[in-house]
Amino acid sequence: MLLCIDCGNTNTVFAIWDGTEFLTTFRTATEHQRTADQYYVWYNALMAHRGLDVTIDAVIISSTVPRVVFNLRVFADRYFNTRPLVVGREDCALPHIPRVDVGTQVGPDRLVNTAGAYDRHGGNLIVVDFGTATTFDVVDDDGAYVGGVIAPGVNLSLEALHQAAAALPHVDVTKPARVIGTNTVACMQSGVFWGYVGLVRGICDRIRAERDRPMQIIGTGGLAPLFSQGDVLFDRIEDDLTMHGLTVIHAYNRAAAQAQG
Ligand SMILES: Nc1ncnc2c1ncn2[C@@H]1O[C@H](COP(=O)(O)OP(=O)(O)O)[C@@H](O)[C@H]1O
Ligand SMILES: CC(C)(COP(=O)(O)O)[C@@H](O)C(=O)NCCC(=O)O
Ligand SMILES: [K+]
Repeated sequence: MLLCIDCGNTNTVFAIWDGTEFLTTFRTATEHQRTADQYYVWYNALMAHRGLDVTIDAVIISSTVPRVVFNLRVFADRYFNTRPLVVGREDCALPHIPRVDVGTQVGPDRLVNTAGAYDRHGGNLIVVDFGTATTFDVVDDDGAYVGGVIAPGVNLSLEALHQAAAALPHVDVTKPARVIGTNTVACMQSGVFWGYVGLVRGICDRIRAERDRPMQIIGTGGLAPLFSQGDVLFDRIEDDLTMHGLTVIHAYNRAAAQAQG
């Protein structure tokens, strides 16, 4: 079975793919100090708790945090006796080569989202991913990533307000009942929630205008459903898009290796 690992700047998600469906998903905070042995203890405990006993024979990793990759490679090697595919590295082929400025290191999460979204929906897409940063990935009609937008993440924006202003508390993002807040927390939540709805809508409208063609908008990341309560922002919301993209890239590399003999 395939172990898919998606490391974001905030959270790391493991998911086990049996070739047809994901059997289980685990989530932990991303910490570069975590060793291969620590990953294994955590992994094993959750597998036992969920009553799963599977043989992992392949691992694929996408990481927006380069420092965590070393320990994850050791983890794959030591406990599953397998050399992981790492998205963004030269030995990991992509179904479509990104068309960006020379020297640009596109975030692996964006390459993976592109591959996953194109596999499901074909081309001309905008993938909006609510992570630590909010990313907009533009997928061309042939499936290539052709650029996008990086905006500060929702929680990052709220945290920045709290850090920079002595009188502003830490608040969680939620949809406020009204735009006009009548207390500090409601004002902050309104600014971030409605500000974000406007940001997503405005950026997608401008991308569509710049491309001058119809484009489907796919939302992903834990906060996508929250923002679509404020306005119709997405044609679809797909929580498993990044994991799906990892399975697509893994299958593509396996097919390429088999073709080479
Ligand atoms: N369903 C959710 N509800 C509220 N906050 C969420 C949800 N999912 C993720 N978050 C928060 O959104 C931020 C980004 O999380 P995540 O998507 O895991 O980012 P990354 O992929 O960059 O690690 C984090 O602060 C996380 O706690
Ligand atoms: C923009 C990102 C920080 C988003 O990461 P995430 O929110 O998933 O942790 C990541 O995709 C990244 O580091 N990108 C490199 C620059 C680029 O994609 O152009
Ligand atoms: K992201």
